[in-house]
Amino acid sequence: RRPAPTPPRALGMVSAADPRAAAAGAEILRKGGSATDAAIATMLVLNVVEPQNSGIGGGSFMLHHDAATSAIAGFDGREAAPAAADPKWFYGPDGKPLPVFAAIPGGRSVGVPGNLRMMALAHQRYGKLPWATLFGPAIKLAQNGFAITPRLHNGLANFGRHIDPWARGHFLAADGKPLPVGTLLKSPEQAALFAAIAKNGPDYFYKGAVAQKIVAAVNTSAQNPSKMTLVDLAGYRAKERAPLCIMYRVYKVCGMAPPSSGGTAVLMILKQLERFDMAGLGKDSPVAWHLFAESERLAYADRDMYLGDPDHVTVPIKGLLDPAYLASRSALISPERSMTSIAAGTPAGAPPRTLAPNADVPGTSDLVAVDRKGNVAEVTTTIESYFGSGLSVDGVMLNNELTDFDFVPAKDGYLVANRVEGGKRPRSSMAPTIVYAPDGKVRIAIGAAGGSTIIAQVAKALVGVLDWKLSAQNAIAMGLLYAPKLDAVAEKGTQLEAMVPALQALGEHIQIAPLGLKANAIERVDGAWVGAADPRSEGVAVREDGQTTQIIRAGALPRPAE
Ligand SMILES: N[C@@H](CCC(=O)N[C@@H](CS)C(=O)NCC(=O)O)C(=O)O
Repeated sequence: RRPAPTPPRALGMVSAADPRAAAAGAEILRKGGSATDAAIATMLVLNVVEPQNSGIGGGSFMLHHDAATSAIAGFDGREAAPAAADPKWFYGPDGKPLPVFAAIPGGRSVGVPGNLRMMALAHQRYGKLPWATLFGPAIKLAQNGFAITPRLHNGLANFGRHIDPWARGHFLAADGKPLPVGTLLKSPEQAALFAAIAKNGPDYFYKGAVAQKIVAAVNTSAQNPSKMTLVDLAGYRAKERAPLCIMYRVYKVCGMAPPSSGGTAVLMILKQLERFDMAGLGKDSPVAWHLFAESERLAYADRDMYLGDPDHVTVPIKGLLDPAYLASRSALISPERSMTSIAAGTPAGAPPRTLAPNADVPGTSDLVAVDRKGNVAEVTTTIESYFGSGLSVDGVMLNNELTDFDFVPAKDGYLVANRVEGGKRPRSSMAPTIVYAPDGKVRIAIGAAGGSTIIAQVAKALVGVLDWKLSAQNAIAMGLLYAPKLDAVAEKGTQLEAMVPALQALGEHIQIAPLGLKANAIERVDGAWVGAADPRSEGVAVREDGQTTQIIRAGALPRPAE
């Protein structure tokens, strides 16, 4: 007798920012792959079809829930600064820090890529299928071609001016304009590189001819040449880092540890809100959104002060997540009136502030995969800006992650935690997050792209799901009030616009503007996995049997059928 077929509700699923990437993950699940296998295959396809946002020339963070043991693990594949980097890495010949836009193009911004080493480490721990199998869908798409989406096309038009000659020849038409939407683009160089890494493992990329090409590309770039060495590349290691978890009401919320600030800041925002009746206030309450904004401000202030690479600076994580400390921070929030100044607090274990030697003036993608066993892999991956540094090697864009460092090593006379140092990993906002229900099972896995808005996007969606009982889909779709500083941004075209006068009456300083948001999630509802993807994006969720979650697109510009 044949075994009974797996009921659809127990099938695995992948949510990603591109339908072809999610479908590739689903294909790997159908072949018997684990959530980790599916996540890796999805990342590789994103490198092909969404080359502007992520790839093996960049880095990532991954959280993994092991269904058999309930253990949660975190993997750090963040890029690292070359050993030669120093605190004045991003200073110009005039002795002043470069403006960020001037620091992005060329070699200096390129960190030693971390993605392949992260994938290999995660695969070694939680992979089931052979490494080479995971490259199949990406190689096929790169070889046979894939249709250029509006997002890739617009990305080239709006943020692609710095791409190198190879990338120009590849992505632009003879007239120098981006190839039209729908063009079938083939990437034979990338297909060949992926095939070689599939066969030989990550060393093919980190050692030998490819490593030499990377070093040459970044060190001889006309703009901002770097000082990366073969030793920097060969010595790169992905790291396992214990995730950070707190209780938010009845839920256990787990996030990525430093060098990402994403987990810490999301957890702080939630915990500082816990004493307020967010559920009772509801999503249409201006007071609820004001409280959310205040909690954001406090968390962003602390992360700016304390978060950095824990292997280089002391990060007082225990102190920052201590419930008593967070209660003292929460006490600064008033439901009646917006705060008029924000300052970082002093958590236990905060390093003594170090007097600086001299006083100076001063493309991301998220995906989630779950498999039939209930394992969950939640990854955020990036090359930082659109098309990263603009430099490429063998058809792969190289990141500009090092511009995530603070350029000026001292502030108010003291050393800054996120200053540039040799071998250090720049602080990130990426926030892959897994939340557990009281029954100990995964309730939702979520993450987002969009630089420092990532923290606010994830916290907002979690308040939506956990307090306001929204579906993950509706919680992601809901407009965001983004408040990293005193000034807040209410997302244009959303429910928040109508709330602005009421928020102003609470003392909030608000601008209405579009925000480039892009979240993905999978949640568990009545024992079944339900996918969610950002209506602002091209993302979808695809179940193992091919069933695709229909996403109603916001502000829908006409797009091709997905
Ligand atoms: N490097 C940042 C993330 C960078 C990021 O999210 N970049 C934005 C663009 S500036 C992005 O790629 N968004 C994806 C999209 O718009 O599709 C971090 O580690 O926190």
